[in-house]
Order: sequence, then structure tokens, then C-alpha cells
Amino acid sequence: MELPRFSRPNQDYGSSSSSTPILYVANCGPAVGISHPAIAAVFAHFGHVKGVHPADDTGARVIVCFSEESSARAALEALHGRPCPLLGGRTLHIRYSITRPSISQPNDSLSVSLSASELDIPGLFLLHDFVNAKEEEDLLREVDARPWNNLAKRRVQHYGYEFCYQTRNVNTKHQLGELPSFVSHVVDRISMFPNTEDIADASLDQLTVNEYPPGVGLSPHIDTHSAFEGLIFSLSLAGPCIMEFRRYPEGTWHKFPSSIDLKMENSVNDSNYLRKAIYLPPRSMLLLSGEARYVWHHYIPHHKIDMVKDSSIRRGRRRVSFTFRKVRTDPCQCKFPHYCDSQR
Ligand SMILES: O=C(O)CCC(=O)C(=O)O
Ligand SMILES: [Fe+2]
Repeated sequence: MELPRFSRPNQDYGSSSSSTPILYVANCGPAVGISHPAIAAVFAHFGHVKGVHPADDTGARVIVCFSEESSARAALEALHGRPCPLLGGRTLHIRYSITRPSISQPNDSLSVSLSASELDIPGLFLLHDFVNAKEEEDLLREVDARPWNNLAKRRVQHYGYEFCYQTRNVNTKHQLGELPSFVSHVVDRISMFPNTEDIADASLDQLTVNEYPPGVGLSPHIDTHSAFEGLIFSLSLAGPCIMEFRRYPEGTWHKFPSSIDLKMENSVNDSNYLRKAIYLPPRSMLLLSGEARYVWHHYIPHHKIDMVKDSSIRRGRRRVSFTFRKVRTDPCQCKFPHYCDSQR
């Protein structure tokens, strides 16, 4: 699962002293229309390929890892500096690679689940293809036609009620208006979401639209209990990401900074917490309820590339999420008082 990071060495690529089973291949990759599986298929003519990974963020340089050094040498000798008919006629520039151990690796070896059932957090549900591609395009066009608020690293829009990032709460006395009509079909579909017994009471009235550029995530947080009711729906559009969930021991969670934009994810030296992660593809709808909503922190790592089941997945030009919630008007009375700001 770990993505080894490699770099191009300075040595002469042909010298046998520098040979390794790992090749640094320039001028091919997803950015020039060549997928990692297509690259793996071509290099597999020379021996067993263990993996193809991005060499950097350009999308046009990859690392090909063979099992055997002799396979890497054969591939280098056959493919370097010549147009490759099987890869769109591109001329590949190939070197032996070396490991660069100091660079942190995406996901820190955390296995990423594809489904909520695999993740096994009570109250967490994920539905794929909740909207279709046309609906996704329309939703994005609607928000792009409206003004964005710039935060430090991402842009947001609020509907229904403004969310205040300093207090992590909403001013219930100041309603901006109804949710906009361009999300009506999404809200209607949410009311048919399985596993939400009291959905009839949900009457969602707050929407936050987040736009994340590549490499930007969201620090670990629990949406303030006293601010929002128990069902939180988040629709992913445009690009994918992974979402990590952390369950900190009772009695420690409130020591963490309260702003979701504070960089606390690496400052927590208490490693005594459970970690799980799920892949959120575009057009999927995530529901946080029960324990998933009230107890587990959710977190979007600040990655440009996520490792998901041995594939490296690029975040895309942007990810836009629509988070639907219901503003709470009475104190929270959840079953998790240790995690609840209303019951502290
Ligand atoms: O982008 C997302 O899917 C989650 C956003 C979120 O957690 C929040 O706004 O509180
Ligand atoms: Fe959140």
C-alpha cells in the first residue's frame, strides 16, 4: 500500500553499478493521456511489474517498479530514447531510480476502504452515483455563477445559515434564506436515503459548499454538536479524495484546536486513537450519523495523490463538496456526552 518515493539519480543510467529494479520514466503518464495500467502493460513485456507510481506531481513522469533488476535493465535498453508505438509513439526518457526516504508518503500506510460497510463505523453510509454527470455539471455551474468566500486555502459558499469558522457555530438568529432551488432535487433524494429513520424531521436548512484545490484538505474535526443536528450529508463533486476518520479516547478529544482550519493533524502526539479511511469518488453522497457524526473526527488529508487499494489516485483540478445539515436550536442530547459540547 505504501507509495515509495523515488528520484532520478545523477549517475549515468547505463552504468551497471547504478542499476536497480526501479525505473524513473519521463514523458509518459496520465497528464499526457497514458494511464498507469497502460504503462504497466508495456513494461510487463520485460518482467514482473510490481507497481507504477507518479514520480512527482506533473503527471508526466512515473516510477516503474520491477521485481527483478534484470527486467528493469531490459526495459531500459529497449525503450529508452525511442518512440514507443504502444504508448502513443512517445519517446520515453528512462533512468534507474533511487529511493528518497525522507519524503512523507501518502496515507502513511493507512488502508483506504471503498465502501462504508468495509469501514465499519456505526452510522457511516456512502452511496455512489447519488447524482449523475449532468446533474453534477449543473450543480457546479450554479455555484460557479455565485460569489465565493476565500478562506486561507479553499473557497466556500454558505446557504441557509452562515457557518462561522472562529466559533465553529452558526448564528441561528440570522437566516440567509431558504436553500437554493438548484439543490431541491438533491434534498428530495436525501429524504429517500436509507438508514435515516428520522429523516422526515431532518428538514435540512444549511448548506456549505467547499471548493478544495489539489493538495488542500480539511483538518480533523467533529462538526459542533450544539450547532447541527444528527444527520450530516456530504456530496462530493468534480474530483475525488479520501476521508480519514479518527476516534480519540473519551476525555482527550476536546484538547484539540477547535477551528477546522488549524493544522492540528500532525501536532497531536497522542497516537492512541483509531484510524480508518474511505475513498470518496465524485458524485457520491456520504452520510454521517450516530457514532460517525458525534464521536469520530473526520479529516481530509492534504494530499495531491491518494493511495487507494494499490492505485495512486490524483485529486484532480478541484473537489467541490456540498454539505447539507440541519441547524440545531436546542442543546444536543446525544448519547455521547464525553464528546458533546452541549453536555460538558
Ligand atoms: O468536504 C467535505 O466533504 C466535508 C466538509 C466538512 O466536513 C465540513 O464542512 O464540516
Ligand atoms: Fe465536517
